[in-house]
Amino acid sequence: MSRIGLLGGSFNPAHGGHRRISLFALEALGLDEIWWLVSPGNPLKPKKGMAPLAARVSSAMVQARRAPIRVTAIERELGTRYTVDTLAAIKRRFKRHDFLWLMGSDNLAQFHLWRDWRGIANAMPIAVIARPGYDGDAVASPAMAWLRRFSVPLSSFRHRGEWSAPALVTLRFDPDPRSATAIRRADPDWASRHAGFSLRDQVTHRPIPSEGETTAP
Ligand SMILES: Nc1ncnc2c1ncn2[C@@H]1O[C@H](COP(=O)(O)OP(=O)(O)OP(=O)(O)O)[C@@H](O)[C@H]1O
Ligand SMILES: O=C(O)c1ccc[n+]([C@@H]2O[C@H](COP(=O)([O-])O)[C@@H](O)[C@H]2O)c1
Repeated sequence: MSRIGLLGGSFNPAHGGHRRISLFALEALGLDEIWWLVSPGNPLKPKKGMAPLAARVSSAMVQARRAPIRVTAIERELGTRYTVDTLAAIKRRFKRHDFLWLMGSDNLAQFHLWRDWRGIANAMPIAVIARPGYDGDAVASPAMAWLRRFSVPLSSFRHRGEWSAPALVTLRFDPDPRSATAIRRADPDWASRHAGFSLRDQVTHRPIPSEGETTAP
């Protein structure tokens, strides 16, 4: 069984913060790989200001270089938009991997607005990464009122033989202030540098392995 952390996001664009939290989570949780699921469209975010999926995937590939991170546009392939549907489809397809959902604390603060968020928590463990400015809202969030009872300290989660869900692990480390919003403000034309990239030929910088194949980098 390989242990995979899934980081879903708009990646509009991907930035060093994504890479850093992914590598930190990989190490802290003892994962084999992180898969970035570049979303064709977050159901809660406006389309306006969202760069084309190909440009966002291309920016993610740059940030994922030489790291055990696979960049995917798998929701496009699966035809899913809601995370609960994506996770069910991924679990059906990769029966011999264990999955964990990773998100920043800004997403936990809004998690109760996601479709069937309890279904997501029932599908796989969740690890939340502290993010400057959002941790207070996350702790006080409606989702946390329910999820709190499933909290597991990192040390015991790491040493668990089998993963079960619901389980909530909070990852605290030197917080990373980077955000895509700040990058878009400073560099509104970032997507033009990725205009030549096409999703037709390749959607992962390293193909997702088929069942049974080792995922070790
Ligand atoms: N600096 C960070 N610290 C912790 N989590 C982060 C950080 N940056 C992004 N994330 C998490 O990575 C995932 C994907 O993030 P996303 O692509 O929306 O980037 P973002 O910087 O939050 O974008 P935006 O500013 O446009 O909202 C989310 O779960 C988000 O919480
Ligand atoms: O399923 C939902 O209802 C839902 C609502 C909001 C966000 N999401 C997912 O949350 C992930 C983070 O999105 P973002 O835009 O904050 O980077 C991404 O995978 C989205 O598809 C999912």
